[in-house]
Amino acid sequence: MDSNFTIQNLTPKSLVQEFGSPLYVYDEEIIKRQCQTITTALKNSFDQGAKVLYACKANTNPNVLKIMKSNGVHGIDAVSPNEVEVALQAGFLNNQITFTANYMTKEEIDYAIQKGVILNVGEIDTLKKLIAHKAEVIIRLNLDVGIGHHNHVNTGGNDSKFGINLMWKEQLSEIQKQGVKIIGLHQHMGSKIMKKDHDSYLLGIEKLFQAATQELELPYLKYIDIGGGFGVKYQDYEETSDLNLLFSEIKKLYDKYFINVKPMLFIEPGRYLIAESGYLLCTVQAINTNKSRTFVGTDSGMHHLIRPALYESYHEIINSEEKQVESRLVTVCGNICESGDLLGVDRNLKVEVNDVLVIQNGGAYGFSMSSNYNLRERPAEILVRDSKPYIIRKRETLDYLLANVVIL
Ligand SMILES: Cc1ncc(COP(=O)(O)O)c(C=O)c1O
Ligand SMILES: N[C@@H](CCCC[NH3+])C(=O)O
Repeated sequence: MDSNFTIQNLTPKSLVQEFGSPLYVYDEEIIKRQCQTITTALKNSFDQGAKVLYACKANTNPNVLKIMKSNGVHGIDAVSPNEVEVALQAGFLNNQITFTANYMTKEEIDYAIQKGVILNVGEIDTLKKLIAHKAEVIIRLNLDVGIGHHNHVNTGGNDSKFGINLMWKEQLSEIQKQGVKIIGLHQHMGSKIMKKDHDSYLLGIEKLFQAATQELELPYLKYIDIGGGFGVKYQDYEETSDLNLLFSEIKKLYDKYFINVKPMLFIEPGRYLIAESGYLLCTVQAINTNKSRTFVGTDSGMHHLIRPALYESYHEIINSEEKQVESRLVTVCGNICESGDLLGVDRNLKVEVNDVLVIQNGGAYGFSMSSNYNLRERPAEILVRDSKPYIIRKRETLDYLLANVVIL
């Protein structure tokens, strides 16, 4: 559906005129809405017994983390030392940050211990390195249940590099005897859990609770972290989870298994909190027709939004303005020298050169997965707050791109 589209009353054309194209734009009201929906739903089932940690890999702009903090998000799930730094700078405390890096280096381990963040470790070899520190850790389990919109984001099961399988039970108990304190269990089954995935998701949760209460000896258990993955709608036919219902089902399982010890439950949503707030605006430069397809070529592409190329993900694309031309079947593409640089295949659009297109659901894994391929700059990022646009990251420049180059 093409229509005059606005972000808090601002038209994409006016934003592009002021800040240039392409452009990432985030609507603060939508971030707030998502924070409130998920924190309230969790509280409805768990009261004070559960916390939301934002998986900031979805979007690491520090302003985004600050908005989360002001809207009920308790902590951050960070996967690199730099993400930890950004979380600390945004005002989160060290004990509100989990550090879920995989295959950590010695430097990363030393860093996490020195900062006092909560280590989340997914390999036996890494745990062994922590014996010398007598560290307190959450351990990431892989209980053979994986979910996700694509194999690349399915993090459970034998084909996944993530997590410790329960066949290593004996080693886990040995490592505890040597001084590592397991203070929590973690599992993240994958990304973009929708209503249709609930049965497998709840099966995975039950396996985690069983591991905590029946399979492993965990005298220091304080946290049970069920990961992130909560989906949003990218296409009309998709059905998202009713979070109130889902969390109440999880609470029933929690009450069934945790009778004496009551660990704090963590969830780590990324996409849910930020995807829908973000739009990638781009401008049509040329329309090119060959024998089978019409390509609408824009000034953005896979370097700014890699999800369609990497996972064949669907992002709704609309024309920012109502057009008086015929609708046609087109493929929206970028300007990168790759044939896979397609943003939307076979879309019905009313479109002409110079139109500004709006690519939706760009807030999560958009900018944060972008690159400088073809030596192109990343776009600026704009936050719309109280109907006013603010630059929250400047567009890159050639000097910025070459800053670390050493010319011989
Ligand atoms: C350990 C962990 N937690 C949380 C997330 C956040 O996932 P999502 O953005 O799907 O909520 C991810 C990414 O998939 C992850 O790997
Ligand atoms: N990057 C993925 C989701 C998160 C994967 C991280 N475990 C996506 O864009 O869907």
